[in-house]
Amino acid sequence: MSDSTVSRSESSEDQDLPVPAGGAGAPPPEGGPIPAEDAGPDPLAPNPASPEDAVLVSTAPDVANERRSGDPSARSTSYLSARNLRPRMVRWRRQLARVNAFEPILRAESDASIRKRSLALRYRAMAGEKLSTLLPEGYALCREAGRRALSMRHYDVQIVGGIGLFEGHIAEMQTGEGKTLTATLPLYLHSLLGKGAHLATVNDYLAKRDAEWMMPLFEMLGVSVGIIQTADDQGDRRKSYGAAITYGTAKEFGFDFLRDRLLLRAQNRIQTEMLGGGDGGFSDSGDQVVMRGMHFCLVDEADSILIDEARTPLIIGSIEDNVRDQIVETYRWASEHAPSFELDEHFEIDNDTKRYELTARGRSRVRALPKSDLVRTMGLVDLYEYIERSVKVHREFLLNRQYVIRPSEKDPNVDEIVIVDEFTGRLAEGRKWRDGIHQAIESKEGIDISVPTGQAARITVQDLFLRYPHLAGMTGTAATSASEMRRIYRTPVVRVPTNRPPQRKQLPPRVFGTLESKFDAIAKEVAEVHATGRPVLIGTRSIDKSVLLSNLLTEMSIEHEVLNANNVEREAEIVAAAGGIGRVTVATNMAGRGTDIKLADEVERLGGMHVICTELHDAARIDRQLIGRCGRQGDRGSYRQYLSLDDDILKGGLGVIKSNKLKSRGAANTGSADRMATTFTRAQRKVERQHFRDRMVMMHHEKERKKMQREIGQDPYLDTPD
Ligand SMILES: Nc1ncnc2c1ncn2[C@@H]1O[C@H](COP(=O)(O)OP(=O)(O)OP(=O)(O)O)[C@@H](O)[C@H]1O
Repeated sequence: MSDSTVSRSESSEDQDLPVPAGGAGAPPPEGGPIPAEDAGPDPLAPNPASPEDAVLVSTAPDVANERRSGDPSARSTSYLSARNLRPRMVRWRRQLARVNAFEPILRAESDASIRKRSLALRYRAMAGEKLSTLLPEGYALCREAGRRALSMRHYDVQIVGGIGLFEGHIAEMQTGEGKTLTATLPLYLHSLLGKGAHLATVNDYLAKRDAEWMMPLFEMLGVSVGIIQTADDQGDRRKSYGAAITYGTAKEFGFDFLRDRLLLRAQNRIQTEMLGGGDGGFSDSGDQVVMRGMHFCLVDEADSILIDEARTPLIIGSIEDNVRDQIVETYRWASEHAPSFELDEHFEIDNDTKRYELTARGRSRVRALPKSDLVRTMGLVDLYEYIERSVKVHREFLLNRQYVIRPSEKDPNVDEIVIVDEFTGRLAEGRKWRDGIHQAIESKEGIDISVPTGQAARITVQDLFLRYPHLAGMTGTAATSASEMRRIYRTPVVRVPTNRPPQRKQLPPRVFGTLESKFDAIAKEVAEVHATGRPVLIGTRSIDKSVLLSNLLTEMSIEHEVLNANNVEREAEIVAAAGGIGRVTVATNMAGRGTDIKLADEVERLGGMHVICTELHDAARIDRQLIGRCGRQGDRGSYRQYLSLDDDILKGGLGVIKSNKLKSRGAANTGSADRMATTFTRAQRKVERQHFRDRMVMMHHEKERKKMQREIGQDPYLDTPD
């Protein structure tokens, strides 16, 4: 931004609203410098910044390691290089000084005047003034509104992070550093244009929580906020999209885009049929599009949404009644017979691709099985597939691990399968497994089979977000996905240092031969820490393991709470209490992103909260999120990782054979714990690489599919002919 743009703002219509005398480069009035060092004892903390580059740092040692380990996602430079970062930092520092210069002026003004300024900014934005010119005053207003309405004044590092977001970066901010508040800055600034600003997060709960939490700030600035929830009808959605700022999940934004697209095509058809007459035949009763374009999207937990969720496209189905009965009956037939198929004799599992394949004996067994007329009319190759899928589901998909059964929200007399999201530990409302897996599970559990339908419209997460002309993201942990995000979304990743030096301590990992011995040791550690009065949070990978640990603690008479997808109703209450003296909380990944555990005053003196990770997840990021529940905002805290040779990550990363070999050697003993822990980390990296490959394959297929659709003159997002 040039100095001339500042003087233009001084002479604009809002002359009654004072602006800082110094203009560009005015020194910060108060608040002191941005911390020069962000190094701490926590290995998860960002690498130390050199004093001259105090605001943001570029490359990180862990990225270098990933590159050495051959991680494809880390092949190119992941973070901005120092050469590219420096000019930005100069610019951002200058902007920060301008924001700071507004502060004493705004502090002296009334609430009404703050609102008036906000309105004036909106007029200027609508009149064509560049948002970058309005940024200093806009961010200063946001900061002042945060201070007054939420008692939270954006820290300097948050302002700088917000500037990076406005300029289309992914800001990597440590857990607990206040991404929710930082998001208000670019959302507010973009909202001034009146084209909508979206915040995409991972689940309904976070969308609602963050929107409601930040609402008083936006209200003070006269900015409306809408929230999209899965259960909302079209009318509600249209209203929420009509607000200046809309919070919702990436999935709902995607489905709304697709539904609108289908509707627009129908509208076009009607118009064509009416030979251009009328308004297209649309009534006010809900058959209008709900979105009003895509202008700016800020993606919260960017690596989860832009990377993990990008593995499966969003699909809207259409009904094909004629084959329904046949399909349902074949699912039932397959799940009735699947348990009688033996590994190696009837089927084999490819350890790399996780594919189940029938052997020659398995296929002849399928041919010999009794079949009803409807099943018999199904092609033989299809029948092989039905059995393979059903066998896989019987072996790998377990109740209370990957899914739960509960009464359907639409009809409480009917049960339904609800996926437990592996990454968030929450119920993934409305999501289904693809390729018939969901139906095979329904069939296994003997509940109504929701027949898969033909596809009507689809979009990949990548395509969805690339449609926004302005895209930015926030994440706690981009180290492993920075290069992928840059390559696919053209969004460079920058690190934002912590406001206060982190004090979280890592205790040496412990490795055990069996699951039982590991859980016994965990229970012992819980008892020891509990005796000191420090709160303990124990993270498990699945609901059944949280129950197992809970039983152990009950046997030891340790009072505790369990937080998993089965007791979401009490979530707020459990989280509110989890930081109290002597509290013990067992939680699935639900106690991950978005769980802000407030510590009781005395806890800090005792050493803060202790977190126990009972198992590695498929993505290291999820482990870091759990660890990030302690040591927030510079608080004290500690964590330890527990591992066992029974852990799923070994089977997933090393393959069943290798992991069994390791187990039979009984290599685990405390003396070699560090070395063993490295084996686990390596297995985790391998699983992450497999997921990376899956995403690349899917993206390639989608690209080809879209190309073909375009070649034959069809909408690439709609599957049925135009
Ligand atoms: N500028 C600020 N002033 C005072 N408190 C703040 C400020 N910024 C953040 N906080 C506090 O820090 C805590 C963490 O904020 P928030 O939940 O947004 O963090 P986060 O980065 O999203 O963490 P996570 O990734 O773990 O969910 C909250 O209790 C919030 O009130």
